[in-house]
Amino acid sequence: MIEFRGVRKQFPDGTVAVERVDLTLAPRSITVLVGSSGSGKTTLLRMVNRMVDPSEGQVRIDDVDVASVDPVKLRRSIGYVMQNGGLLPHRRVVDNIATVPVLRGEPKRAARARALELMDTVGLDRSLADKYPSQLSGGQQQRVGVARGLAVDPNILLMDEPFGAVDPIVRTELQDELLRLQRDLAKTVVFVTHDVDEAFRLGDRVVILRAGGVVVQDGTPAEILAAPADEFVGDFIGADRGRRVLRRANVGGREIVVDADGRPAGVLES
Ligand SMILES: Nc1ncnc2c1ncn2[C@@H]1O[C@H](COP(=O)(O)OP(=O)(O)OP(=O)(O)O)[C@@H](O)[C@H]1O
Repeated sequence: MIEFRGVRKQFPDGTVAVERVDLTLAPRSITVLVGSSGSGKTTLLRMVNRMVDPSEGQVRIDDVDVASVDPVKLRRSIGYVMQNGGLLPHRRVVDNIATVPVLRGEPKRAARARALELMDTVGLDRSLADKYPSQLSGGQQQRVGVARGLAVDPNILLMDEPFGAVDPIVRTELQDELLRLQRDLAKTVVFVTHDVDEAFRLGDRVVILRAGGVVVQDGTPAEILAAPADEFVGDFIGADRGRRVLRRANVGGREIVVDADGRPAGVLES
C-alpha cells in the first residue's frame, strides 16, 4: 500500500509542484494520476521512489516512511517505466531489460535468461533480443521499457506517460497489453498521463490534479463520470462539452447507442 500523507513539494526556485496531498493507493490495482501539463503528476510519482523528496509530509510504503529507506535500494526495488522507454541506446534489448538485476548483483546469465522470459511476457519476439533500441519501433521500445520495469519483480510499478510517444493504434495495443499483464501479475501500478481517455480505460481509480498539484477529484472512472466534483473536472473529462454524452437511437426496431456526434457506439441490451 502506498500512502501520501500531507505531502507538499516546493522546489528551491519557489515553484509549488504538489500542494498537501493525502492519498492512499490500494495495492494490486492501477491508480492513474491525470491532469494537464505542470499539475505535479510526475513530481508526485517520483516521490514514491525518492527521485524527489517531499518538502513536507511523508510517503509511506507498507507503513514504512520511504525517507528512512536508502534511495538507491528503494529505486532498485520499484519498477519505473518512463516516456520513450528511457532505454540505453548503446545496449542491446536483452541487456537493457537486465540492467537493474545485474546492478543488484544477479549473475549476468541468469539476468539475461529472465530478460528473455520477460520479453515473452510483454509480447516481444525473442529474435529482437540482440537488437539495439534504435532498431525497434516505438511500440516495441515501450514494451522493452515495461519489461525492464518488471525485471526486478517489483510489487510497485511506476509508469510516467509510458505510452505517450506512440500512435493511437499502438497506444491502444499497449493499453490492452498492460490490462492483460495486470490481470496476471496484479502489481500496485501508479500510472501518469494527461490523457483522460487513457486514465478512464486503465484506472481502477483515477486521481485528477490541477495546476499547483492540487487533487480535485479521486474516484473510480464511473464515479467521476457520474458526478464530476466541479466545473473544472467536468470540463477536463469532457462531460461539460457533451463529448461523453451517449444517446439512445432506434434503428430498424433495435435500440442502439450513439455518441455526441451521432456515431454508433454500441447496441443496448434489454
Ligand atoms: N526541479 C524542478 N525545479 C523547479 N520546478 C520544477 C522542477 N520539476 C518540476 N517543476 C515544476 O513543478 C510543476 C509540476 O511539474 P511536474 O513535472 O510534476 O508536472 P506534470 O503534471 O508531470 O507535467 P507534465 O505532464 O508536463 O510532465 C511544474 O510547474 C514544473 O515546472
